[in-house]
Amino acid sequence: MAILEVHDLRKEYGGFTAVEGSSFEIERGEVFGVVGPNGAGKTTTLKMLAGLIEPTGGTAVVAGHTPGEPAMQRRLGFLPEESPLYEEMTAIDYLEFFADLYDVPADVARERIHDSLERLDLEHRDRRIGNMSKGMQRKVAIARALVNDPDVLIFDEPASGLDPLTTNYIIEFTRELSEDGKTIVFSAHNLFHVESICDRIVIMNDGRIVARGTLEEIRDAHGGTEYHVYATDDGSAGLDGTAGPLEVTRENGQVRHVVADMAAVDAVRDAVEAAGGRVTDIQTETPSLEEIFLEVASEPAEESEA
Ligand SMILES: Nc1ncnc2c1ncn2[C@@H]1O[C@H](COP(=O)(O)OP(=O)(O)OP(=O)(O)O)[C@@H](O)[C@H]1O
Repeated sequence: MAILEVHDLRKEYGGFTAVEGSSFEIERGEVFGVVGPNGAGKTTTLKMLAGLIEPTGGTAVVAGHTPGEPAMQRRLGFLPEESPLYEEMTAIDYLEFFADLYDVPADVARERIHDSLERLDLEHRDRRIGNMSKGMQRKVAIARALVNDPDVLIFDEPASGLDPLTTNYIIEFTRELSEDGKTIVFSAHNLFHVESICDRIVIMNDGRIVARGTLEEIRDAHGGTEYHVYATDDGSAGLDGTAGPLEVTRENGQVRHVVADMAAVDAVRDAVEAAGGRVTDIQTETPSLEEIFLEVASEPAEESEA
């Protein structure tokens, strides 16, 4: 069942359209990635879902409520891209203060905060936040998004600008939160992270969704898997048009036939053998999300058939 539904969501700033009619649904327990180049409209979308900015048009329903309603805020944890923290407070005091704002009983809050900080491996919890490193501050901000034990988490660039070790902790922790049953919507520039933890993705460009689906579906819609058939001879002359190789090149005395599916692999093999040669190797090449992203982000912003 969808826990988050967005229909034709739009945001205009003056005459400028930052988000142009987004529609998608997110199932309970999913990790949903929002990716796109700078200025694509990711933060604007996430802020509308979190109820921090008012849409110009369209609707969003999060956990059965309109963003911004108090009943929805209790079920939501939002991690902004940049989270101003109270620098004079210690992490513990700060998190207990926020838990109190959500009316979390003190003993429950203490346990919850301790659990989050343990899992995030935050050291020096009694240090003033202002004296903490950037990575430690980010962990405190993540723990803050969890003080009310929300069902839905919206994380805007949770690990941007952090060292690889801290980044890894945060990404692994996000994965664990999903295993705990939380629904997570997050934006990230690091597509490896997106690829490693997201169930489904939307790619935005210029305010529009230009691709969507599981990574598999997005791959299929944007080139998909290629098969590289290496052979002693060129089989392309013996192929009919239907299974024709996309590309034939010579490499180190071998002929490489690049084809799109297994039927074409078989056709190339038959053609090579008919020409008196043999297939020496077959390799599968799958485009990374990064390669797909570069392709769709450089095209005019129109959604393809995914
Ligand atoms: N308050 C605002 N007033 C006017 N324009 C804005 C405002 N906030 C965002 N924009 C514009 O809307 C567009 C989308 O911005 P947004 O921050 O949503 O992009 P983004 O995809 O999150 O980018 P980034 O990856 O750089 O964070 C940008 O062109 C931005 O300049």
